[in-house]
Amino acid sequence: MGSTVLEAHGLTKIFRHTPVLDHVDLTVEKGKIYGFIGQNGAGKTTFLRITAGLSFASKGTLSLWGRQSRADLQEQRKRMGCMIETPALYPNLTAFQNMEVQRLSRGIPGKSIIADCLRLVGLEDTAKKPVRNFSLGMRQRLGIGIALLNTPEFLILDEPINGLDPAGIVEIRSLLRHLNKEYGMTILVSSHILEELYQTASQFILIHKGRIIEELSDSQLNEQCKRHIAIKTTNPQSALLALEKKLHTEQLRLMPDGTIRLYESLDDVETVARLLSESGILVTGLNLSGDTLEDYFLRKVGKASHESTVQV
Ligand SMILES: Nc1ncnc2c1ncn2[C@@H]1O[C@H](COP(=O)(O)OP(=O)(O)OP(=O)(O)O)[C@@H](O)[C@H]1O
Repeated sequence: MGSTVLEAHGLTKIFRHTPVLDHVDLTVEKGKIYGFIGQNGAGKTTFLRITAGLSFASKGTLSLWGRQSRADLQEQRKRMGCMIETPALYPNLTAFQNMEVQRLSRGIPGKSIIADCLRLVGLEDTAKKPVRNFSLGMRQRLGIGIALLNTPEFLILDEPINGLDPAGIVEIRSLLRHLNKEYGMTILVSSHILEELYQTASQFILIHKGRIIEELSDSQLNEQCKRHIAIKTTNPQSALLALEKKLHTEQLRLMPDGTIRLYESLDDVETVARLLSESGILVTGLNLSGDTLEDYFLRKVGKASHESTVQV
């Protein structure tokens, strides 16, 4: 329990008789970076707004650090930093002044925190420029800097990478990794592109039409997307031994459904088929598999759409 930051059970939000969050069950553990991935309109912002106390659920429960009454949640939210949708900035004020306005309005003591936050997000040299001259990436970083003003333990960011150029994407990714590694900050960050958070998040939550369709770790995602030859035989154990011996490889895995995955010899499928046949093994299926990250996501989303259509 001590390591759980957020827990949602059956969280549902209904707008005009339509559920935009549909019985969401979700757990966020301390010290991890969660990528919250879903297409436009999937319900990401709605979930983050409820977490931040900017909106309320129609049904279900939310707890933060094990507390769930409305008053307790408000108290616990002081331990959170949030950037939801585009950060509200005053264009004619400098970065420093924008942060000062936010610091005062949130009653955060100590002006020195501003310089610390500007340094963290790499804006210390531009703190005196009016924000109207800032690039989108600089605005996003300033928004994150504002979210960091209360030195949060848990940071939630809604699409901080959206619309950034590749250099801007790299900056935000490395900032998130830094905050997580150096300060042990738990981060929940949304995106509509799985690839954007790859190598940044350690956990991925896929949401589609208000429902969580999958949760998986980075290594599970890698495993799913790694290119391999998928081999189906009537005798997987013998096939495994034969391949190991003849190909002199350990890059093999027997999956729970009995399929063998071979991560080598990808451009030589015919040789693999021949070796198995020479060993007297009956091959019932053999093909190259493995998705790109986006293919994987779209396949999951497509499957979820199909399943919800079938259920109706
Ligand atoms: N205040 C509201 N009134 C009615 N419908 C709303 C409201 N806010 C959100 N919605 C609807 O809820 C659904 C989920 O929206 P949400 O903004 O949470 O999705 P999202 O995953 O964050 O997508 P995006 O990246 O487009 O913001 C959408 O269909 C949206 O139109």
